Amino acid sequence: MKLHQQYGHVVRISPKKLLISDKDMITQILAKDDMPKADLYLSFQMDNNPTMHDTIDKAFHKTRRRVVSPAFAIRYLATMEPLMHEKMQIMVDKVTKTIELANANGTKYAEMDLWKLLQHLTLDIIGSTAFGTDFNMIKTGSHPLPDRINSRLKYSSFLIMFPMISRHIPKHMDPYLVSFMTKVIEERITSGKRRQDILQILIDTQKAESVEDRLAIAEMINEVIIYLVAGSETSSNTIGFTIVELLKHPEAMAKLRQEIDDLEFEDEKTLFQHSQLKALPYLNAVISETMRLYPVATAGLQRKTYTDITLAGKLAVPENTTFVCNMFASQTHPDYWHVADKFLPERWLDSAYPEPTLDAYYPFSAGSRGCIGKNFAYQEMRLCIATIFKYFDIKPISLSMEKVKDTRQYVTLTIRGNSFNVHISKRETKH
Ligand code: HEM
Repeated sequence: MKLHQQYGHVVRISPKKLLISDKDMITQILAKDDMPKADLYLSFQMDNNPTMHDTIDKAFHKTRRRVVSPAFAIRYLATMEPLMHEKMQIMVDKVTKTIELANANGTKYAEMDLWKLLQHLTLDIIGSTAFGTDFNMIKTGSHPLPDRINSRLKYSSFLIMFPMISRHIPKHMDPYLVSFMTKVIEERITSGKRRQDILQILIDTQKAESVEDRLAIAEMINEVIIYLVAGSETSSNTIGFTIVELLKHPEAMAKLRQEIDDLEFEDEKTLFQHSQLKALPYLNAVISETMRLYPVATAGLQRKTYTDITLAGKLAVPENTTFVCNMFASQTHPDYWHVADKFLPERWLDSAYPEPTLDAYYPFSAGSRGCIGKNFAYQEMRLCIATIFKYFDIKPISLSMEKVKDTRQYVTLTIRGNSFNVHISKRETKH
């Protein structure tokens, strides 16, 4: 942001690289021209096997995305809701027990690391919904598979920081991940048992008419690992930052709580159905505003032009230029946002004036490379936030609120130290 304040919306950060916060240019790069991803993404490829996320080949991407997209269709996601519910209930039970223990010791509030809890919840959800594996993170706090993937994530953030070096480092798939996932997939295929999850859609591609649509086991492994990486911390950190902002803004928290308290659980259920939550204006506004201030890809979205082009009718750019779309800068730029750095969920309500500048806002990116897990993430975030505020009362701890000011970008945006302690107690909940 400092560079943009000093030099404007376009900053030349190296001879062939532009950092951009201009909304029209970003919209052209990501959506209108739908430019290919930049070479940086090759650094993520293991054993030179591309996945949907790291390929820079548009034709390969188109086929892969078409083949896997049924797994992310809204109707299919709805059938995965019971799997999400199961993990949410485990989370509620675990937090309740911790609070009861504190109560037995004479304190109303328990102290909990909310950041870790949310990370464990989203890992348990993605393990179950992506390929039917129970990581049991909420109950046990650890499982070798996410632990190994976490090490790979740290390695990836190193690769992003040093692209020149990373190009020359051979990148191999972790043998533990390969053997674990091969076992899961082979067991599913040989047992013939079907399960309503993402892996099932990938396995079903083997029956596709066209040979290019059939995924080999190695390709399925690479894809599901990407979901695990792309689909856990992104959601958990966004939920975490939502709660941080609500703690900083008690008036917004009260409005959200009112909206949620106005809902009753259906029948004998103890959790909300997503159909009850998806159109709640304030819940959606709170999530949108959090993603505006804390976009997961704060390091920017990189695209490349292979031809000479003109950006937004005003900037001539030569071929082979890389663009870093600085979403954090465009989503918080005073040129595009009224009281730009203020957390103001009201700006997303229908009645808002001025209306939000949607072409400066791409928390899920846009175009053919936009997030395929967007609907999954919304379903998960709405269910989780509504569950937490229905069941629990959360109070800030001053030291944690200080710590939270120090955010870091590893692969996604997070809090330094990946931990955020809060005081938490149980509310009286009518079922
Ligand atoms: C709040 C939650 C999430 C946010 C803000 C988010 C954001 C993004 C962004 C910005 C991109 C573009 C990345 C780039 O260009 O390098 C992306 C891509 C992607 N996301 Fe998400 N994501 C979220 C959750 C998820 C979930 C839950 C899944 C899977 C279950 C997922 C799977 C993917 C995949 C596979 C891609 C690559 C798509 C492609 O290149 O075709 N994401 N996401």
